[in-house]
Amino acid sequence: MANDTQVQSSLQPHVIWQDGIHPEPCIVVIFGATGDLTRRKLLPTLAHLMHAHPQPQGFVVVAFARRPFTQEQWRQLVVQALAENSPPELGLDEEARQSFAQRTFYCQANLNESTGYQKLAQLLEQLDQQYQTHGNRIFYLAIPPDLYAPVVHRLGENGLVHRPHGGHRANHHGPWSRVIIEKPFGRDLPSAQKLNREIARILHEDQIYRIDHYMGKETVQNILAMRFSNGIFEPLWNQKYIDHVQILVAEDIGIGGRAEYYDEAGAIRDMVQNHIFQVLCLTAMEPPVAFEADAIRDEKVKLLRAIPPLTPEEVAHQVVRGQYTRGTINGQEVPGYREEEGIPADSSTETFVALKLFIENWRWADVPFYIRTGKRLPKRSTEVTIQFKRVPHLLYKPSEARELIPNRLTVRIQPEEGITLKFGAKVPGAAQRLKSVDMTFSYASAFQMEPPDAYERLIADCMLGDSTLFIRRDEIETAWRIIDSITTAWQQMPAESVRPYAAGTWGPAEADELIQRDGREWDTP
Ligand SMILES: NC(=O)C1=CN([C@@H]2O[C@H](COP(=O)(O)OP(=O)(O)OC[C@H]3O[C@@H](n4cnc5c(N)ncnc54)[C@H](OP(=O)(O)O)[C@@H]3O)[C@@H](O)[C@H]2O)C=CC1
Ligand SMILES: O=C1O[C@H](COP(=O)(O)O)[C@@H](O)[C@H](O)[C@H]1O
Repeated sequence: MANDTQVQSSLQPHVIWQDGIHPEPCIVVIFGATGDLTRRKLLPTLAHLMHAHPQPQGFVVVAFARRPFTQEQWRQLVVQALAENSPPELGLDEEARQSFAQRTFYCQANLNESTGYQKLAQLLEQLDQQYQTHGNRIFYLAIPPDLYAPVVHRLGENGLVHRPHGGHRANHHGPWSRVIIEKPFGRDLPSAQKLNREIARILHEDQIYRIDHYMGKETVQNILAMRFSNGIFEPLWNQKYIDHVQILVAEDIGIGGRAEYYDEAGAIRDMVQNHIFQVLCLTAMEPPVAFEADAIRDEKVKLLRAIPPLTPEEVAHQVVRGQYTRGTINGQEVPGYREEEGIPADSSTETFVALKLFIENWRWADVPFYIRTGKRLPKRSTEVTIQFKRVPHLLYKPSEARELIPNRLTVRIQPEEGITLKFGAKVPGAAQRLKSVDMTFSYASAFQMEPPDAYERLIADCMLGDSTLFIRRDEIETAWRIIDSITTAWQQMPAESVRPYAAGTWGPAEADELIQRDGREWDTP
């Protein structure tokens, strides 16, 4: 497809497809094509991937859902979804939107009925002929989670997924089939194990792409680049020099229209089990032997295994739960969680969690990792703070070093993506006065390039058969084992242990006490 549109941003477009890399043609089947995720994220991402694709016959999209749309109505919806949700910097003008829409095909059927899969199989065969997609398939499960296993089962039953030859390596010979599975992947260890077992009856692990969009964020991937491409950080990256680590994922938004899902999940399942643990893994894991899917994922699993499940006493002392009440954010009054549409008036679901955990290995012995996440906090900010220890002996008098804090490296994942190192400097003048100052790297000014959307990177990787940034079976199960130790302890605790906090504040006072008890402070942006 000709790249004939204007980029409407002062920043350069990023490179989506590396020179010389040619993804094999394929059909992307979206189950749940009329849903929120597809409209807001998947269609703009796929349209952009197609617009920039190195081959004119790159891929086609099949949209599967129950609603009785005609092909024409569906295509109009695609164009509308792109107009509403495609960021201007992607440069998708009306012509590009229309052109993408023409390569999408609507398949109306019910995922619970076999006839739907037969209808789909026929359509896929016909499109294979028409677009030379050679039987290659990506099935994207953007559907309610209770349908993940039944849909995979039906795909197998109806011969819609090819098992790779020789039992492994999904992309070695012949046509390939890959399945992208959205979150939530289970709600605890037993349900995640069951889901893994069920899908493993049909799919080899190499065909399963469990998505966590945080892994698609440039700034999250840059944690590895920063650690393992710079000689200066790694020697300091351990308990000898690091006092503690903080991970903050703050959101000013509430729960949007997802009351039913969120009230079941709460902040710990919605954010900690997946996104925050991924950030934690990249921050703390050992160097992998190669930049390869299994080498990286092996290290992530090893790291998670080194986090012991918390005892009920530890949960009582080291984990704070909060729920927002009515408050003000950016000058606007917002309702409390229990006043949100669809949330029971007596809900005790947490919208905030602060916790302390330890990684019991050689590198991190006795270094606390403090995690904090919540909805309706004062601002949106995701950061990792590496707090270094004090120098062993300070030459300066306390009065001279009043404005000095120990070195601190802050990795800003979003927004204002960048890295800041705080270090001590002498204030100019005759007096010996020290002050902490910032050395800052900003993505926007260093690269002057639009970062790719997380979904774009992940779907492109799936097309290329690269599962490095996707979550492996043992990784997800190990993460649930830690979370289960917390949620199980919560079941024995009174509802009042979920502490209220006013929307627009940084969570309940107990969260401050959690870190202050250790003589430390939150690094609040
Ligand atoms: N929305 C988001 O921001 C995010 C969503 N996710 C996950 O993505 C998945 C989808 O979420 P979301 O888009 O919000 O959900 P929606 O409820 O908006 O959409 C669900 C989709 O599934 C389809 N569907 C449901 N049942 C059937 C069926 N029996 N046969 C055929 N199609 C069916 C619906 O089609 P129709 O009703 O038209 O028949 C609809 O297209 C969920 O697992 C969610 O957890 C993950 C991260 C973020
Ligand atoms: O998966 C989810 O992530 C979003 C936050 O994503 P971000 O990229 O904006 O940081 C969160 O709002 C949502 O509750 C959760 O399900």
